Amino acid sequence: MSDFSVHALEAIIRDRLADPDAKSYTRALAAKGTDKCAEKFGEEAVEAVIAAVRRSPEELTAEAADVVYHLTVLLAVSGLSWDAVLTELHRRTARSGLEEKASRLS
Ligand SMILES: N=c1c2ncn([C@@H]3O[C@H](COP(=O)(O)OP(=O)(O)OP(=O)(O)O)[C@@H](O)[C@H]3O)c2ncn1[C@@H]1O[C@H](COP(=O)(O)O)[C@@H](O)[C@H]1O
Repeated sequence: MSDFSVHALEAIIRDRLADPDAKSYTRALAAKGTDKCAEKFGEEAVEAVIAAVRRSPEELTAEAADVVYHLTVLLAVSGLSWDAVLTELHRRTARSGLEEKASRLS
């Protein structure tokens, strides 16, 4: 299992967004605004759909990584974080009575 996490990616993205001297795709994308970040996320999601329909595990892995990157940027420029998303997923798991099972399986 990889040691990398969405929290580590989010920390790098936030660091890039806060550094006015950073030569960074993330910074350039964020400067174009929330609508552009949302558009990029949508494009990458469609590319992931195409990869899945093609039954291409390599392409789907790459496109899924693009989706997660662009969602992380979109959350950041919208003043949200993965913590909020994971808290919501946790809440739903607890509501379905599967919290104990989830912690046993993870
Ligand atoms: N994980 C990613 C990542 N995934 C995808 N992308 C970029 O997302 C873009 C999407 O591809 P497109 O062909 O659609 O983009 P494009 O036509 O070049 O761009 P647009 O003009 O349409 O925005 C590519 O330029 C990719 O490099 C990423 N750019 C950065 N990261 C990570 O983000 C962090 C900060 O990176 P920098 O901002 O580059 O310093 C680092 O950890 C990077 O590894």
